[in-house]
Amino acid sequence: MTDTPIKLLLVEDEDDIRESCVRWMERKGHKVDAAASGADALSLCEQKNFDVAVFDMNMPGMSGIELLQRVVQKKIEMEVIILTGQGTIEAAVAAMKMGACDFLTKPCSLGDLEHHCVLARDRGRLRRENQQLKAIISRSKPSVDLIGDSPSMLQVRKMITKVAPTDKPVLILGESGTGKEVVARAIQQNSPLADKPFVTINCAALPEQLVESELFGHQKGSFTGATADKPGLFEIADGGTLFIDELGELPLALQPKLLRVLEDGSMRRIGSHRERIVNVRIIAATNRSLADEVSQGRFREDLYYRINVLSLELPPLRDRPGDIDRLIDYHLPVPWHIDDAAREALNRYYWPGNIRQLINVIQRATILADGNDITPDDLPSEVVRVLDGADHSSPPTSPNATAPIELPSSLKLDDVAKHHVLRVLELENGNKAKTARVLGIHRRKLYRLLERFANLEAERATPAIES
Ligand SMILES: Nc1ncnc2c1ncn2[C@@H]1O[C@H](COP(=O)(O)OP(=O)(O)OP(=O)(O)O)[C@@H](O)[C@H]1O
Repeated sequence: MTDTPIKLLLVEDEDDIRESCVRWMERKGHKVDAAASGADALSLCEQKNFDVAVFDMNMPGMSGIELLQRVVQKKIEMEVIILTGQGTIEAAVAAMKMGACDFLTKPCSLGDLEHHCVLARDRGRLRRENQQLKAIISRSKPSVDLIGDSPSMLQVRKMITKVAPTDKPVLILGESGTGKEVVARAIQQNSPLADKPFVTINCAALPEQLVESELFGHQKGSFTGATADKPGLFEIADGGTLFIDELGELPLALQPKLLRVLEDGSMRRIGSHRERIVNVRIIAATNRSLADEVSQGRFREDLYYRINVLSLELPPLRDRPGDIDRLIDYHLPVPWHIDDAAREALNRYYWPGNIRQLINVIQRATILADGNDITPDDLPSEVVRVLDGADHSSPPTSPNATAPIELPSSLKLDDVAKHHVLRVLELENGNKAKTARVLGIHRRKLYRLLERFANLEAERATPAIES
């Protein structure tokens, strides 16, 4: 056998046929469970997941067709092959209309049976990959190059090449806006899972009740609003990488569930008894000190040790000499140009909000500049102040938070909101909890706003398809 073993369920009431099928398939290296009745098969399906199931059509009690009906009703995902006797072809065709993927007429050779199981497994894999790709496309952001060759970034690059090839979890630490997600993508791109799904979740951006359902999925009816079965991100990321951003915000009650997936890959959807095994590489990020969270009782110690196998700390932008110029050139859109004085101010500023703040300042300058030349007049006052000799190695002591900024009347409301939110974030040194307090909104709402602003940018950067 050249491929991964098939997780196979064989349902056949005739003992000798069933046993010889099991022996053959096991000899071929597959993982086989067998049941002599529909009822036994259903209870196995509740406990385990299978790639392929073979149902005999004629069984006493529950027939293969009835069993298929129950499997479809229960939304158990696997490929079903129906095994029929001669003269029951019409029933087999009906079974295919109900959702079976194939049928085989008895007598058939064991070699044939295996061949059909392999085809069914491959078809199921393609279907899942298709679902995963759709989910990824709908979530994907334009990819960003990892810019920066300062000594501290060279260390980060070295770590990326070391951790990428393993399948161990990675923990990325660093202040807000230092590029943790960009680094997570770089790890995935340099790993053997580069062409597999990369799925992301931001634990801080979702209401607490939704985090569990997003991560682990749910069964229809398991809570108000669960109107259909939904796979969680762990299932969508199966075979690939899951990036858990703001891990420090993961509710304490969910932490044992994450620990279990990390330990043996097992998980259950909300409201389901069925255990599923997933194979997902986890990359997590946080701007909090998880060790502090552990000592405050907000983060489980066992999970901390399990996730903190390989960790990587991103330097703040102020500690990356030379990178600011490279980042300006990378993020400044054509045809804008920046003059030397403005460049110097950007190089000397303290950047509490790191690269995200730098990008925002550049974008604001492109809106405010007369023509395509950016000068110090187009930069926020707290940035320009460094040109008057202020110390750039520490936060400004008295930022002029209330200085009014003239914004062009042509700005869209979304842009005005974005500038206000990002400005408060800058003035609060990138501290999102304080920013949310100043804005009078909940911290999760602030995360949602930041995500919306980022999506707006991405939409604007994507060329429209002309009809
Ligand atoms: N090395 C880099 N090169 C180019 N752009 C970068 C780099 N690092 C970060 N950026 C850009 O900076 C912004 C913030 O990056 P990212 O979201 O990865 O930061 P983060 O540390 O995950 O932030 P948070 O802690 O708030 O989630 C993004 O727009 C990203 O594209």
